[in-house]
Amino acid sequence: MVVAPVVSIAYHSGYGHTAVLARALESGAAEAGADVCLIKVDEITSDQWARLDSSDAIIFGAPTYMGSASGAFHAFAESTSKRWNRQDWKDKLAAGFTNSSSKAGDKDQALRYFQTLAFQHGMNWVCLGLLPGWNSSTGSEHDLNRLGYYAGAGAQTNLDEGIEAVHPSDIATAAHLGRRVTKIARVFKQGHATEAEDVSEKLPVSG
Ligand SMILES: Cc1cc2nc3c(=O)[nH]c(=O)nc-3n(C[C@H](O)[C@H](O)[C@H](O)COP(=O)(O)O)c2cc1C
Repeated sequence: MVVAPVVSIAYHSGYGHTAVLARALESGAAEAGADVCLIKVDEITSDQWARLDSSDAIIFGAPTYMGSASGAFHAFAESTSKRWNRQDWKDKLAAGFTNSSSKAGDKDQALRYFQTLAFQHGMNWVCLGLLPGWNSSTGSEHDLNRLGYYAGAGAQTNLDEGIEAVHPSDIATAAHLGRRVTKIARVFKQGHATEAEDVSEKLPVSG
């Protein structure tokens, strides 16, 4: 029997908007059967570092600030360098999400940054897996993936509004990504377990 995939959401949110999306990802992952937890990267504890090290999947999230992931997220990314050196996170799954005030706002740069971080760690990137919404005469802003991202979940919240204004479509899109990462993590975990069983069956019996 394969136990629940361990999914961690490592995120920063300066003013709470991105945190709403992080919680949506958490709900989606829990719904799909993950052992999931949220980790604020600017307050990360040693237990939470250990949790990241034992995760099957890490989902990176931050607001887009000045055309990239926020500085607090960059500081976290830099503090993973010893893990990078040892390739501790190699072959884990990774995914990403971001939020900004402009409809575009260079969010793609933040998502690409998460991807680069994941690739440097030898992780396997899980894309959003949704076609773009809101791109036809019959589409609406309430479509999933209303802003049309492929690499991850991209959300938009007006700069003069609070966390209650985070768009329902963006929340649903984030929940979708949480479910998707969990489902793929389960397949990976099952595969690793089967591989381990195969190897142990082939080992010569000693004595
Ligand atoms: C320092 C700073 C830089 C920002 N840079 C961008 C940007 O490059 N593009 C954009 O669309 N919005 C930008 N914004 C707006 C934020 O992305 C937006 O307000 C977002 O909802 C904040 O998320 P948070 O509440 O999780 O911090 C910036 C905001 C701040 C404070």
